[in-house]
Amino acid sequence: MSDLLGVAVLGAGHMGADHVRRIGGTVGGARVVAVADPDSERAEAAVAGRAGVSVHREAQDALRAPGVEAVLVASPEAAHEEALLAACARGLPILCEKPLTPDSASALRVVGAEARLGRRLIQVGFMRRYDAEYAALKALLDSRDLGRPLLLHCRHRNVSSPAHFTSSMLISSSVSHEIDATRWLLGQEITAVTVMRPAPSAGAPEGLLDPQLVLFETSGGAVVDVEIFVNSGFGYEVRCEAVCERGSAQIGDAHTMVVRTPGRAYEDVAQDYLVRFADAYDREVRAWVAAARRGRATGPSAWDGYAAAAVAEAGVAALRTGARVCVEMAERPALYG
Ligand SMILES: NC(=O)c1ccc[n+]([C@@H]2O[C@H](COP(=O)([O-])OP(=O)(O)OC[C@H]3O[C@@H](n4cnc5c(N)ncnc54)[C@H](O)[C@@H]3O)[C@@H](O)[C@H]2O)c1
Ligand SMILES: O[C@H]1[C@H](O)[C@@H](O)[C@H](O)[C@@H](O)[C@H]1O
Repeated sequence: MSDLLGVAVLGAGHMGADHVRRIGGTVGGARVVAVADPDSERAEAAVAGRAGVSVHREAQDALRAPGVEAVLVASPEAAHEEALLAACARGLPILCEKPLTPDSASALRVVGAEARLGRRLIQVGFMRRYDAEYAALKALLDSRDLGRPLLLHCRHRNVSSPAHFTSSMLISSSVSHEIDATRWLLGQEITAVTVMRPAPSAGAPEGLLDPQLVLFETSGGAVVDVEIFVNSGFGYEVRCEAVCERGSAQIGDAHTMVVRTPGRAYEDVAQDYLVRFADAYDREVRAWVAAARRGRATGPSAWDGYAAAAVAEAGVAALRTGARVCVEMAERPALYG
């Protein structure tokens, strides 16, 4: 390997372009050597001013480009499986934006491909695990200083949703973060999902069931409620309160400066994830680069990506039927402990 890990970035949209800026900027030890996007103007714009980066329309061409030693997948989720299987076949370490794939069957195919290799190559982009506040909450819950966690109250609000967003994607794309955070924070599996559908906001596109209230039951008997509201119109807000036997802990409020003026106090509200989770993305990509340079993968695994897809599928069924839906999971391959 050269001094700097050679990275191919697939997809040069919001996340892909942000990761391109990050690699070689706030994250050292790597450089972008290839970018693929069918929209070549986007790809060219993402790498403007950088020397030695090849630009491709096809992801497969970027994977074969000279100097590629690792892959960052930031294309739309429907394109993830093909990219993941191709990168696995080449033995390349991968950071794949969430969700791993759009459904549990395709996620399981990816898990199967990695398990057959017998070593982890894939890290899934559940960046909240790298957020300082989430990490502090995880450490507190693990310490059991407050006793056993009983409830998590989660709030997840976006200013607006992308045009292609469907009612199911509120769960499979947005709530996938809370699914992963719940499994990670509590160290428990989610066993059943129920979804309440309030009357949609007038601010949501016609036909979109927004907001939703998603309830998880877990293997350890905890209950988790998630408000997901992707057209709140006012801010990007992610909060989590853990209620335990001897106390509670809340994260997500301390992200901004509070200004006091005569008779009035106010604070800025982040408008998107790129601002709210900037540090988390930096730490996530740093951890990925460090592991990839050793030919390894750490952090959220393909199995975690599969588990999130299986829970999301139960959630989407619960959304459609109004029923409480149990989560069905395949057997976990030995590779994932
Ligand atoms: N971790 C987070 O907080 C976070 C935030 C936003 C998006 N995401 C995830 O990142 C991924 C990308 O989302 P986005 O918001 O950047 O989308 P986007 O629409 O802004 O960008 C996607 C880009 O991929 C390109 N593309 C389409 N098909 C492709 C293919 N086969 N190969 C390569 N590129 C292809 C598109 O032309 C587009 O430029 C999704 O999986 C999404 O869920 C994660
Ligand atoms: O793809 C995005 C991303 O995952 C954000 O972190 C989340 O807040 C949005 O709801 C989702 O659409």
